[in-house]
Amino acid sequence: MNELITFQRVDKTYEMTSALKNINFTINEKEFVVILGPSGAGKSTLLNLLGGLDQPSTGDIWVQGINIAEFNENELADYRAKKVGFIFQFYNLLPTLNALDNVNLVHQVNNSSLNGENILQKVGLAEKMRQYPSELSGGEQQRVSIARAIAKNAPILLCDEPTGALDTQTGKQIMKLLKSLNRQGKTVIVVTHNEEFSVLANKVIRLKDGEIESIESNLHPSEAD
Ligand SMILES: Nc1ncnc2c1ncn2[C@@H]1O[C@H](COP(=O)(O)OP(=O)(O)OP(=O)(O)O)[C@@H](O)[C@H]1O
Repeated sequence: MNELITFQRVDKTYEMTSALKNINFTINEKEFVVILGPSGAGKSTLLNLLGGLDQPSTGDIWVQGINIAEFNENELADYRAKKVGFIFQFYNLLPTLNALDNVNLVHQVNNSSLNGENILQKVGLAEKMRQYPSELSGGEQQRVSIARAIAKNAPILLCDEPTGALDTQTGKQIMKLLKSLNRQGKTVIVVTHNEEFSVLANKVIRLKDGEIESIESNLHPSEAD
């Protein structure tokens, strides 16, 4: 297995708050990783560091052998554009653009991006490409945001509570879609409160009070069904 991401002695402090303390872990290529922990444990902070949205106070973050903790703003912007697709709890779609145009937005940041129509077909939205976010259900909006992340053609998908705003059944369908993307070769990292999703993961990282409580590997993750 090839190492894709390694955190080494990472700390993140916001003024008075120590959000992450001495974080060390490795994620291999093509793993499906679930990061669990209670509110305030540091999950979003960790995902923001991984996504190049923020920098650690100290420590190193190696991605494909390069230490992104040493990147300047331009290098971080390039990293965000090429290496990571983002999927958020509330979809982050532009309300004035239809589904297809929301997906095609990624052409502006990444010139190796993929054809939006094909991808919307793959996520089951062939019939709804011209509809606006307000005309789509929550699950459909999340599919558009996943299509946008896939269109970026980045190797890593970072998902922050991707099912948090969805009912249980729709949430399961979204996890199923993320699992199938993982089988097709994406490294998928999901932050969630939902213990149930841990069985889907190759690796489960538990955070508590800004520290790693445990890291478990699962040789036989279940499929989402
Ligand atoms: N920009 C910020 N400025 C100051 N403190 C922050 C900032 N972002 C996060 N924190 C603090 O860092 C700690 C970890 O927050 P974080 O959002 O990473 O937790 P979380 O596990 O994602 O929680 P939740 O599940 O509620 O989203 C919290 O104490 C939070 O208040």
